[in-house]
Amino acid sequence: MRKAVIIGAGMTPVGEHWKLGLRDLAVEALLNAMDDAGIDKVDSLYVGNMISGPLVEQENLGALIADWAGLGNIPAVKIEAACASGGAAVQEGVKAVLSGLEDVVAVVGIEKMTDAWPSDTTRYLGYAADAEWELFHGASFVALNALVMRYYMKTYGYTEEDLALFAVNAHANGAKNPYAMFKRPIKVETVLKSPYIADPLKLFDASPVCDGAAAVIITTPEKAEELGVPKEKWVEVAGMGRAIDTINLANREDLLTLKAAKIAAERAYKMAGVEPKNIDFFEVHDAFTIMAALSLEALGVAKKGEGAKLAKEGQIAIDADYPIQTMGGLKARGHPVGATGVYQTVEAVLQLRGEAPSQVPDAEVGLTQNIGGTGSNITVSIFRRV
Ligand SMILES: CC(=O)SCCNC(=O)CCNC(=O)[C@H](O)C(C)(C)COP(=O)(O)OP(=O)(O)OC[C@H]1O[C@@H](n2cnc3c(N)ncnc32)[C@H](O)[C@@H]1OP(=O)(O)O
Repeated sequence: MRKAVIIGAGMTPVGEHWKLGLRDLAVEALLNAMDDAGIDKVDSLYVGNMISGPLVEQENLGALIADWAGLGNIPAVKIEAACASGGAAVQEGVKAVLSGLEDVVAVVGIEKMTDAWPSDTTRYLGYAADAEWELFHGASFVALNALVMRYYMKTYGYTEEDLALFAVNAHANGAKNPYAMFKRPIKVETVLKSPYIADPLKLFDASPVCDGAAAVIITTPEKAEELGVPKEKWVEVAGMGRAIDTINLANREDLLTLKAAKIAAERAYKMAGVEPKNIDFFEVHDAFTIMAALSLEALGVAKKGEGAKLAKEGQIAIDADYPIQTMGGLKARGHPVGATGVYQTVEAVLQLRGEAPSQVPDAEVGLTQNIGGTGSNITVSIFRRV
């Protein structure tokens, strides 16, 4: 089988962009990534996006972005997998390269969330849950995650304070990231004193609504060589996996296991030939603090019920055994939903090149995990320094 390497990465700052529309953000990130790779054309474009239709009344993003970036008559499509759209788009781009059908592929993740009324945004995000069983009954994503958080705390005896540690860690790393939405460290008290959105989930347990775009360029080592991209820029896509679970929480086998993440991770570990102990950093999908705890368990980093214990023991910081959310995570960097998986990939590239603002010393292997829905559609990818 061919190998895939990422040779370029780019992004925009995450935040509320008053002056830049969806196309501006996407094109900026894409051209940054192409510039980073030193190329001016690609064979195809994959766009990770979740809800541009309802949020900004724009679909057909493949054509829109390829056209505005001046890429000519290339094939270009949007990939949608709820909040895992970015991770799925990266994996589709990698598959195109591995298949031999395309040699140089661009992937951009984009979401422009702040142009809609906040109540509408909450409703549109809920499209990724089960519309008839959950959304129509008023269950937003915050509410669904609050249910899981309550059950986790009750089952394993954790407190709100314990889960707050994930937000504190994310903000500590986000404070160093010039592209993060929230660049300030916080304390456990900040989380505990923040208002309840859906008890026991508080404002600081949640990722924010925001805008942003990120992009990567994928090719083969042979083509990278031919294009003259310096080897220091290459990052190998070592493994990937993807799986789904029941769309609604009521039908889950076990509310406290992210089964799709477990299956996706097993596939990715097998393909890369690594185990959790070989991974130097983890970009997990902390859309809510509870998801960080469950993700660490599903990825095999912590035993079942011990994800939050890892945070309590101080093992998730940059200089600890299992650094997570090195770029601030979804909590502090921000979660422009369809772009998040690509932002995670960009962070993996920066870490493995040794260029990250919160650098894990001598990082050689990194993992990204991107969750769609309440765990119904999950991607896991593993990247390795060349
Ligand atoms: C699989 C998945 O990924 S599902 C996840 C999909 N994403 C979501 O569900 C988004 C979840 N988050 C939200 O819905 C919203 O951010 C909420 C409900 C938590 C807060 O929204 P609002 O109450 O409208 O906040 P609003 O935008 O008015 O901001 C109020 C203040 O809080 C701050 N703020 C907003 N969100 C956050 C946050 N998550 N963390 C910290 N501060 C925040 C704002 O900066 C603002 O601060 P300021 O007054 O100093 O300027």
